[in-house]
Amino acid sequence: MTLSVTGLSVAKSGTPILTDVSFSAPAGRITGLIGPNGAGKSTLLAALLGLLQTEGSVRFEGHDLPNLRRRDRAQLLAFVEQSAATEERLSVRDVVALGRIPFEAAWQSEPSPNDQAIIAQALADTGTTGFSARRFTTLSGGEQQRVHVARALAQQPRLLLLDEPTSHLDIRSQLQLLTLLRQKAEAGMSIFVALHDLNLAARFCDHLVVLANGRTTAEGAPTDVLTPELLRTVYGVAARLVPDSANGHPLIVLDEAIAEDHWQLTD
Ligand SMILES: Nc1ncnc2c1ncn2[C@@H]1O[C@H](COP(=O)(O)OP(=O)(O)OP(=O)(O)O)[C@@H](O)[C@H]1O
Repeated sequence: MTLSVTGLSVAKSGTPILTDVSFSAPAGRITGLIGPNGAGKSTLLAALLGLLQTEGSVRFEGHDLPNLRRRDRAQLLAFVEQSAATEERLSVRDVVALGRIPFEAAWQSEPSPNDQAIIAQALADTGTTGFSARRFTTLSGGEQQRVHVARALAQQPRLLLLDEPTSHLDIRSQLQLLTLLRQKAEAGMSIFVALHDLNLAARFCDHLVVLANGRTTAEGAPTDVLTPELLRTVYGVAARLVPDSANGHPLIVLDEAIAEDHWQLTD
């Protein structure tokens, strides 16, 4: 197991957000983080990045992740945020080049030829080469999301964390992104991705971690984790799981929302 989280707890403004979260994400695989709105998925990703005060342990390939120096952590892992503000004047290529900063020498002002090749590959992988000279801020939401993935890939991370990377993508781009992530996993990258689309999670993830109310409630292969019982208790829906005749992956057919208080926020 490559990413190992044990007894992770986080509080914000005195309110517990994550409580005793424990799971393992296998090396060179895609692990999906699923759970309803407010379950704590983004908080968990921030905790893995060392951005929050935490209790518990987060280990990746023998490293104590939250306590690594920033530059060492950036050489090991990359993060694709749901949406990230970027400096107004930067071109798409400049944004992707940011992924090489953790590897640059202090005196380096331009990306090296090797860095240039890595940046070009990241642009090509994400289908963003065609607008690499454009200002980043002129791109559509889906285009910007692909560029953020390119920037993270340019970091050549051992561990790639993504928070809802398909939220702005059309269905073709969703398939292309998850296919790209599969290729990266097969090449040895460990991928931990928060997803809302459970059918995409069932099809592309090797392993799922389910968060509900800040706690891990299930973990395992998609076929074992995604059950009508889990969808009822965690998401408050009546649903059926139908095997996809093409590949056997479970497909979720939603019948109805059964938890009437689902939209009521609690204090
Ligand atoms: N400063 C804070 N004080 C109290 N509660 C907070 C604070 N910040 C976040 N929360 C709560 O923490 C919970 C977890 O938030 P988080 O953004 O991690 O959830 P999520 O699973 O990523 O949700 P979504 O699927 O909607 O993006 C939410 O209920 C949120 O309202």
